[in-house]
Amino acid sequence: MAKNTVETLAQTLQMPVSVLLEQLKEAGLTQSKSDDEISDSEKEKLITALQVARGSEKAGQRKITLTKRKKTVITQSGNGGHAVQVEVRRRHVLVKNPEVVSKAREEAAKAISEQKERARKEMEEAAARAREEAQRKAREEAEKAAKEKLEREKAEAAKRAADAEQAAARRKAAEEAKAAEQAKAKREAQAKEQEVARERDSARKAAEAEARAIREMMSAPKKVLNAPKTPTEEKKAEPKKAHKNSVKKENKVSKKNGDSWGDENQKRRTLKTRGGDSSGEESSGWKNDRRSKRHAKNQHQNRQQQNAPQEPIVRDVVVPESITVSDLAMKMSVKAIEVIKTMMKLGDMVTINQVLDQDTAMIVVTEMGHRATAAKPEDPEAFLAEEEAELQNKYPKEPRPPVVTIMGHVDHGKTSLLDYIRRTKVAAGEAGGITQHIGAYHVKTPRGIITFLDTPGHEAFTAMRARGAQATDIVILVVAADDGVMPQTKEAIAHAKAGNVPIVVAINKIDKPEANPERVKQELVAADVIPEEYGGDVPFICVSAKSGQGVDELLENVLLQAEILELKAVKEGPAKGVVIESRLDRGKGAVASVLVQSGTLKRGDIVLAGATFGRVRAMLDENGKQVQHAGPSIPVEIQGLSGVPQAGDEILVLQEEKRARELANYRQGKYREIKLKHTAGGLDKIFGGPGDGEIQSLPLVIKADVQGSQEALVHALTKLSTNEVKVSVVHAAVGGISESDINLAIASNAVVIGFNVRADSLARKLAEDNGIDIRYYNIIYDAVDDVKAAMGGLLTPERRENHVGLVEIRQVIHVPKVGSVAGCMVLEGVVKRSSHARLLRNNVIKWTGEINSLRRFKDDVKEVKAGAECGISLKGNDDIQVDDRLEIFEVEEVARTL
Ligand SMILES: Nc1nc2c(ncn2[C@@H]2O[C@H](COP(=O)(O)OP(=O)(O)OP(=O)(O)O)[C@@H](O)[C@H]2O)c(=O)[nH]1
Repeated sequence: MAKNTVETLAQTLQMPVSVLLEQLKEAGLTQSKSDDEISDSEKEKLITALQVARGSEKAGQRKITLTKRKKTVITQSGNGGHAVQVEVRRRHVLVKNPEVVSKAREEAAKAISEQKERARKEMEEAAARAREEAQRKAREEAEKAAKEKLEREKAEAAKRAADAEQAAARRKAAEEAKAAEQAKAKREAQAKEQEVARERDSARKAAEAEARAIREMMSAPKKVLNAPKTPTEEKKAEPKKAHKNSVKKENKVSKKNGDSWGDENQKRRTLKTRGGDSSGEESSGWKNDRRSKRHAKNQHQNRQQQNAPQEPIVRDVVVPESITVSDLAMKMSVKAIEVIKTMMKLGDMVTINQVLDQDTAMIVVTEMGHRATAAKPEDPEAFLAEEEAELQNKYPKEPRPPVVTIMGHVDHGKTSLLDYIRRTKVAAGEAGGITQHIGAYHVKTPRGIITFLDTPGHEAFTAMRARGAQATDIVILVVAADDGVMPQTKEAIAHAKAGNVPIVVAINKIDKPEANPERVKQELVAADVIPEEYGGDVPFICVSAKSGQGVDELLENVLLQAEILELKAVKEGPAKGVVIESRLDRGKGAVASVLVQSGTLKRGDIVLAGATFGRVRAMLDENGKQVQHAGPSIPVEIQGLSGVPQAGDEILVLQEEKRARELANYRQGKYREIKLKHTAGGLDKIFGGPGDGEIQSLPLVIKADVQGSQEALVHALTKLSTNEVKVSVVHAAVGGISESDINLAIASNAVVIGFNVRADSLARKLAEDNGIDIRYYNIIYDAVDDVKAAMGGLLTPERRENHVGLVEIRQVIHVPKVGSVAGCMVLEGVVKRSSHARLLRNNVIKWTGEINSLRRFKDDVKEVKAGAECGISLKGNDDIQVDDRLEIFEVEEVARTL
């Protein structure tokens, strides 16, 4: 950049350098030469000095005039290239006024600040607008989301409600169907009973008429006897019992005439003729009676079948988790089109191969008039019964021998009677056989086979029934003619009646001089056992187990009863039966006495018996002889099982060993589970939970070393009874704890107390298997303390509430037929499905009860914690409002002590 010198300034100001130097000097500046430099500030100073000197300007006003010259040369073309020099001068006047400047500056500053302010304001406004816009948008979005959520929740709630409604409708339909089924079955049973009673009645009347007719004929000349029977007479001869009663009368007559019961040969002849072996007049008459009876019965049935409206067949259908339409139809034995039609009626169009879920399939089954049962997917036994029924249905049913149990009071002669029958009917016939006890035996009479369960007494009968096994068809009730009806006689009657098993009465010890059968009859009538001769249906036979008198007649009557019962079973096919007895033999391993009930059990069969399984390695009959197969009602002893099954367990032949093992393992697991459940709670839990206001009972079986300690213990323990818990001593005796003590404890749910005595190994095992608690003591006070503590467990426990959470109701959805569902927010703690709740409205308690359902979104959940939303419905309460609160609490039961 060129330097500012005095000379350049003089040139700019168009004044001579000397003049400028003079002015500079006057202005007090130091420049003295033309090439001296001059700064801007010095220029300013010069200007000010000049202004002051001229005095023409106002104070503070500064003016600088700048003249610019520009010289150009213009050449005239027409004038011989003559050039003309042109100088252009321009003058700039610079005025510098501090006020103006400052004013301008102020204005400029003001403008700038205003502009800034405006810009700031605008920015702020824009930001506010943007914020508002953003907020508005956010609000709108939130509202939209909330609305959508609400819609979703409403739809879900409605769907859930509809689902619940559907499920309830299905349940109701199933229940109604079941109730209708039960009512129908009951009606049918009643009708059948009435029919049987009517038949018996008419049979009795016909028998009486026939007896009268026979008497008349006997007294009439022979040609009358051979005269052709009128249709009325033939009809009279038809009914079943005609012959039986006539025989009885005959017997009575023969007795009156001095025929002794001891004349066995005479008796057997009579029996044989009934078997059809002899050609006596009586025999053929009896045979004709039976045939005509059957014929009449068939005709009667045919008539009934023709007249009666066709009964639809109701099947039990086990429905799996899912099933195709065609499979379902097959299970009900109907055409698939029928199922499709039913589905159409229910409002669903389905195809033959469509898979239906369990619920739908069950509705269809019920709708089609069958019984539906849901199969448990994890239960391998689910289809066992069905498979078995299918196999059994393959073969025809044939008559089978009856199975008989002998019951009666102590010492009335049960064992003697069983022994007599066995001795005379079995051992004699089986030369060389070694009689062995397998819990049952069968006898062959001329009229057929009878199987006896040879454990006398009602305990065995009841124990079997307790395990669900109905092994007995007929009960022989033994009553001593010299003793009459005693407590156990009454018990036996009750057990037989409870099991719906017909009774044949054997009035025993008739050989004794003090025997009074008439008195026994009267007493039995008083106990509601009515003899046939008094219009009842129970045959009474006088016997002597000592001499054998009447035993054949007794067996005959048993067979007659069996005939009336029309006992039938399939003979072919895989066997099914019941375990009568079982034991662990040192040499043979697990041994079980089995009564085959249907099918044929063969050596080598794979069997499932209770929770055990195995292949039938050896099979023996009651005489210890190896047998290859056993049909219905035949008892055998089998070897080869994996363990010892329990008496009363069902035994079943299966096709595959794998399946038998699987089922046995599954059952073992289940038993263990039950056992654990049974014993897990300790002494107080064994008796079950106490009910409200109910008097609890603590049953005890007490066994002691001596009479004195037994009495002291019984006294001390019964004294503990209170108004709420009663100690009841079921049985107290001196001696070790035996298997029968444990059986008694099982039956009465009792605890066994042993005072200075111990249980034998069988009793210990039985107790272990059945979760029976055996407690040993040698100090009475210890026993008293323990029983006291156990009784404490039976006291109604104290209920204590524990607050666990707080919930606010934010939304209420009313679902038709389901009720109100609350959309909630858990404010504190936790809400569990198992919890109880208290509804608060403005902090006033409106309702207290249980939570019905707890859901999070679509799912049922066990619990929801604070901060989360959930849907709650209350059990039995629909009165809920927005802003209500639910106080969630749990009830703890605290045991009380005596
Ligand atoms: N005179 C006579 N005595 C009999 C007759 N039947 C049984 N007794 C006797 O009566 C007693 C009891 O007979 P049991 O067969 O043991 O009677 P129970 O009903 O089996 O007895 P428990 O097994 O104790 O229930 C025995 O002494 C028999 O000898 C009979 O018909 N006539």
